[in-house]
Amino acid sequence: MKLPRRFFQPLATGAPAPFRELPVRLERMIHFVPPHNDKVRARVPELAGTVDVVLGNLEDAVPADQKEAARKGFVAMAQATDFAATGTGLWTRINALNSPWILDDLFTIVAEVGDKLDVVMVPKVEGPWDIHYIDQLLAQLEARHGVTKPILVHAILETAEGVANVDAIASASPRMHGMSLGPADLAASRGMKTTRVGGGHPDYRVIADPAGDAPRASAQQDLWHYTIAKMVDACMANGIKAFYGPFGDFSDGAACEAQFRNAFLMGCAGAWTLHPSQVAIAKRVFAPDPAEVAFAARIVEAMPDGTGAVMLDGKMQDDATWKQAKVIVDLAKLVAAKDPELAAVYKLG
Ligand SMILES: CC(C)(COP(=O)(O)OP(=O)(O)OC[C@H]1O[C@@H](n2cnc3c(N)ncnc32)[C@H](O)[C@@H]1OP(=O)(O)O)[C@@H](O)C(=O)NCCC(=O)NCCSC(=O)C[C@H](O)C(=O)O
Ligand SMILES: [Mg+2]
Repeated sequence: MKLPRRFFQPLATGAPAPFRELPVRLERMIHFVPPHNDKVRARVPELAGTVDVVLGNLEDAVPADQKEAARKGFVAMAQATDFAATGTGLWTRINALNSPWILDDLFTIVAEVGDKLDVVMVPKVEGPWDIHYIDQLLAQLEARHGVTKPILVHAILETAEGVANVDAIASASPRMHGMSLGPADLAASRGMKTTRVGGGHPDYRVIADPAGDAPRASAQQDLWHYTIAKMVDACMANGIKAFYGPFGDFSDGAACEAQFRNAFLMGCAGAWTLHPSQVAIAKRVFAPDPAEVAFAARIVEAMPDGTGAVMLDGKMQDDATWKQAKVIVDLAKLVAAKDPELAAVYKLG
């Protein structure tokens, strides 16, 4: 373990100093773009103003013989659009550390568009050693190419070993932005008997005890509850952000919304959107409910210094509910700053 005073030192001479606090950004959705697909890539300039983050995906879902085209496509799309002008984050998902493509991914992208890149998403992170490797390499590349803003790192939690090491991954580097659940790879790594990209399974359920001949009620359970809770605790304990990942059944908007909402309520900041149809769902879910915002604002107003106990509508409020209310009001302000329609509904000063 590094001494605390060395934790924030740049890892290469000439590399920018790491952030002490994460930049405050609204990241309701990380929108995946396949950069080797010319048709989808052509939509990026128009897309950029409508999503919080555009991510050029170089890893899974890009065929092996298209990896180079995806990398070039990402550089082209990063150069063609001023993402910062609309407050949109620019991320890339690089190939896995044990793949033949990772070095070319990072060498090319930092050299060509390092100054425009906010976050590198790293798949299949197994432990802090993976983050240390990327951290050092990024520092060397930032120094070589004169990148002035530190590029952040986002880990995908998608292997059993990664879940076992989640706390150490979250605290591995000041470069850590956050973590996303990767339910498809994690299912495979765990030996789960599913063929889905996120969401539930009709056979994962609890059943009521028998009561004579009456039909026994049963209800589907959330396959991802344990992992999301573990990921949220690891992230929030380290001041970084947790995200639900992908929902692969584009035809089932209701199930996508339910999965996103569970993640939101559990503490996640956003989710991945893989198709334009999922963007509106993420916008709906990852902004607090106006009635909840109004009640939270009343709590904050009723306890100006955040201490004591008061009654509101028959419900006791104290320091702890004040803190919950503050989470909701702060998020609503962040959303309102970007979304005039919701700003008008929230009516926060
Ligand atoms: C999956 C897709 C290839 C589907 O694309 P397509 O066949 O074109 O679908 P549609 O005809 O329904 O598309 C309608 C129009 O929307 C455009 N489109 C489609 N996808 C996108 C997009 N992501 N961004 C912007 N625009 C998009 C189409 O071009 C159509 O346009 P038009 O013809 O003008 O009307 C495609 O959606 C896609 O590639 N999505 C991303 C898939 C991806 O990145 N998958 C990997 C992430 S999930 C994962 O890796 C698992 C995870 O790691 C884990 O382990 O859990
Ligand atoms: Mg994956």
